[in-house]
Amino acid sequence: MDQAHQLRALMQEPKISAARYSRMVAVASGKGGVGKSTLTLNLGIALAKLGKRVAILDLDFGFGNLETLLGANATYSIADVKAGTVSIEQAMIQGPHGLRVLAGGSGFTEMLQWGPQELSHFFDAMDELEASFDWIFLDTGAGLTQVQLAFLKAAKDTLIVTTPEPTALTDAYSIIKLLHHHEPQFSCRVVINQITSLTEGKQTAHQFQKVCKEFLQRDLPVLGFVYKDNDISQAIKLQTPYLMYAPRSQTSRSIERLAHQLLGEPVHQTTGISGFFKKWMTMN
Ligand SMILES: Nc1ncnc2c1ncn2[C@@H]1O[C@H](COP(=O)(O)OP(=O)(O)OP(=O)(O)O)[C@@H](O)[C@H]1O
Repeated sequence: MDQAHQLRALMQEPKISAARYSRMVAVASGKGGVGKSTLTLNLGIALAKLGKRVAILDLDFGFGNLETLLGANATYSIADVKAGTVSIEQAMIQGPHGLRVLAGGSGFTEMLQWGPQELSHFFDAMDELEASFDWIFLDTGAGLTQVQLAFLKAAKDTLIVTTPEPTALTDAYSIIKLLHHHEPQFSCRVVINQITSLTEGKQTAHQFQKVCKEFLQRDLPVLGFVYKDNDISQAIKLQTPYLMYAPRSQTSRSIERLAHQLLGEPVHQTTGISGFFKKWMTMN
């Protein structure tokens, strides 16, 4: 059976109720450097601090920096998992409060060339991941390549990170517009990072929501705001996650508020992490 046949067979598997799956959120940004990876990591830590079992998959191929932010060196990547040489648990980097990060390298993009044995190892590992974590974040790359867009379409549930800068907002809007046209059922909310005051955050949110309503007829929820703090770059230099570096700062508190907001959201229909990768593979 060739890979296309296998995938078609896999896609026939019945959907299981969303309650049985981990909550899976793809984090994306239009413009690079807005703070997407820093936010993903610290939001993950904030949820882990609240007792949730959290994993982050680094899908920012070639540019992933989660391991650097954690001050760790990934010994293994997804390539070792699909080869069956290590378990998914062994492959993941350990972070604070039980957080786990799986470095992607270029491994995921090569999935389309994997043979049946490798796909079987990989999907077994994804099922294990599903059983072990309450939340799975997908740190996707910035911008709108075909690969990234397919990730967001497959994930169905996205968190778009922007700053109040017009260029970042324009690029965030471009992603939302594209997803809106290609995948109208996608669920999406925005985080405005690096605000200098709540007034700035609220005004930015209001303008952005107005544009989405006017041009896409879409109500866009804003999950919340994260304050700008120059100490973030100091924490990065020390390779210490910011939430551990400055746990009581205004910025850490704003990240913790986001974690509470996420916990309060209704659970979306999902096909789980395996379903996500299967869908992504059929799109490429
Ligand atoms: N809330 C914040 N306050 C101040 N600086 C921040 C904040 N969030 C992120 N930064 C800074 O922004 C820079 C980029 O952060 P990060 O690498 O997380 O961005 P990114 O959007 O993931 O980038 P890329 O698109 O390259 O993956 C970092 O150097 C960090 O210091």
